[in-house]
Amino acid sequence: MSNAKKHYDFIVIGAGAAGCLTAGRLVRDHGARVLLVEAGARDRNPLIHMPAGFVKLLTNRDYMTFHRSAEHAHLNGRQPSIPQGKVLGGGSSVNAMVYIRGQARDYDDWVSLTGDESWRYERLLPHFVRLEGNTTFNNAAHGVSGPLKVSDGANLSDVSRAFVLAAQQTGLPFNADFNSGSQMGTGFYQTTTFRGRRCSGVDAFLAPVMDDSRLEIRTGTTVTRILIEGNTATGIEVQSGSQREQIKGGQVILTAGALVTPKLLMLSGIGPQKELARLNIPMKVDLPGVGENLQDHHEVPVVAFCNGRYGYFNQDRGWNQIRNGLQYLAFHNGPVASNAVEAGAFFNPDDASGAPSIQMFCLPTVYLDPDVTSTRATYGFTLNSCVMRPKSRGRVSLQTADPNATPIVYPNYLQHPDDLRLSIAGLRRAERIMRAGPLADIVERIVLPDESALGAETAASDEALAEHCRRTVKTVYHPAGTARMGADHDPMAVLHNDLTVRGIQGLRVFDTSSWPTIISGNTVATTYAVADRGVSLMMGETLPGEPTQRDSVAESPPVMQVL
Ligand SMILES: Cc1cc2nc3c(=O)[nH]c(=O)nc-3n(C[C@H](O)[C@H](O)[C@H](O)COP(=O)(O)OP(=O)(O)OC[C@H]3O[C@@H](n4cnc5c(N)ncnc54)[C@H](O)[C@@H]3O)c2cc1C
Repeated sequence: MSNAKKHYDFIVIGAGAAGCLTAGRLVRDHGARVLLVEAGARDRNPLIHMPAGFVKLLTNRDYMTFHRSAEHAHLNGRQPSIPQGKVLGGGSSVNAMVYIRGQARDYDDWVSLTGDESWRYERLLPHFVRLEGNTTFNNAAHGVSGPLKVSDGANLSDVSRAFVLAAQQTGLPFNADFNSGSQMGTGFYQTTTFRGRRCSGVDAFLAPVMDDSRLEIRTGTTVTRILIEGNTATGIEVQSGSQREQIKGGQVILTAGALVTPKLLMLSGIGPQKELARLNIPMKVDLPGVGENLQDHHEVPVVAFCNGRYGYFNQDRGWNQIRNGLQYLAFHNGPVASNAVEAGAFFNPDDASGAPSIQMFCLPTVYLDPDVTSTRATYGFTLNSCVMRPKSRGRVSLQTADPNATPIVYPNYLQHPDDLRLSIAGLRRAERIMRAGPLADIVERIVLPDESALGAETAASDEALAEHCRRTVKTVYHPAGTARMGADHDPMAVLHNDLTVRGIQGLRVFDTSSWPTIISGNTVATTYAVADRGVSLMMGETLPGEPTQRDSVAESPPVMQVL
């Protein structure tokens, strides 16, 4: 049937984390007719579903878009790349599955920036809880019956265990649950997995409605712009191969991720007037904030070689590969069930009892950006320190008006002196952990950065570590903030606080672009919570945690008693 004859209530652009939740909820809870358009392919590759498999996909152009950034003069001309998922499920199909919700103060910042109390953590908590199917924790902070499965790591390597023990020796308390309200300490990450398999946005939110005739999913189809008549979004233009086509629909929801959503807004005439004029794109609304405010978590590594066969080096080769593969097929555990980022820590180098400002990831392998080639492949591990609330701000702009061109991405890592200072503090903490038992027992030597710079606390060693940061800083794959919501008087706000686009009817943004600031920790849990709230607001649902009309009637005392 031709699409010209079909009617969709909603068109969702991009089947990533936010897109899957949005489309799934609209069909399941509202019986809506939804078209979900995804540039990437179906998620049929088995590597997507076995947790360790994503490591193999990170360099695969069939499943990832590599957003190579512009040259950064302050990073010695480096052009850090930000790879993003390009497949059904988007980031949720290729990510490391670490489940973290951030800190309550992150959302307090959102309230300050938007002037809207409903973005406070307490008000988002019911969304996190109702989406979650935790297999370990069952309390006020966690849900157990939601579709997004969250489990303890199915395999913990010797390196991860030694890391958590060593981190405690440096004074960090063991934290059994980083999402209970306090992140401080060290422990093992919970993951969006179930019985040794990834639980992506597709598994959690699309699978239950996959056979519903009201849902149409078009993969391998790239949205080139949003159609706007007057000041109303009326549909989209798409491209499959060399074919372009226009599709009309009731309302349009943008969930193409923080690097593409601003690009599509600009290609549709929504963005900074000067930028649109430069590319001869007819302007619909002048919104100077589109593409600005890019925030991304970044990390810097300390790498150690091991004095024995520790960690996951070589586990994907030869006999190891056969044994691990068979173990996984038979029992859904072993190294293939590992998400590769099993353990970590949260701490504040400026104030030991203050809110954590750094998240550390322990990787039981040597893992660096492709342009950092100063180590060889061997048994070893990497401690990455990530600044959780970076102060640097970057931007996304258009190279050309050609929708097939990737946007110019400028993450601007380490531009703010505080981000560099905290990154250096993270390196020093990583070294202390590597020198503490029992991790110290398996370290042959620290190979990156220079050991002497790590040990000394002098201006010269600070500069040596700063240089290491500039040379190795890499993305944690969490871009956000490029079409942010904000208060009415805020000229840089792109969205109203209900996630509708300013000046255009029938157009919303539910992905990480909408966040005013990035949250403290991995981003997918919050992506789902925000999109869930977006659907609730759009559909006029009673928001979870708030009284329904029926509840308030039931709660009022019976009339007879009052009389
Ligand atoms: C390698 C990697 C590791 C990560 N690890 C973790 C982790 O361990 N824990 C965690 O919490 N978070 C992690 N993240 C981040 C998390 O996955 C993202 O924050 C989340 O997926 C963002 O969701 P989104 O809906 O905003 O965008 P995405 O999930 O990126 O979805 C955007 C979708 O839109 C599609 N699209 C883009 N342009 C178009 C177009 N023009 N037309 C049609 N479709 C289009 C894309 O192909 C993609 O499928 C990781 C991300 C990556 C890439």
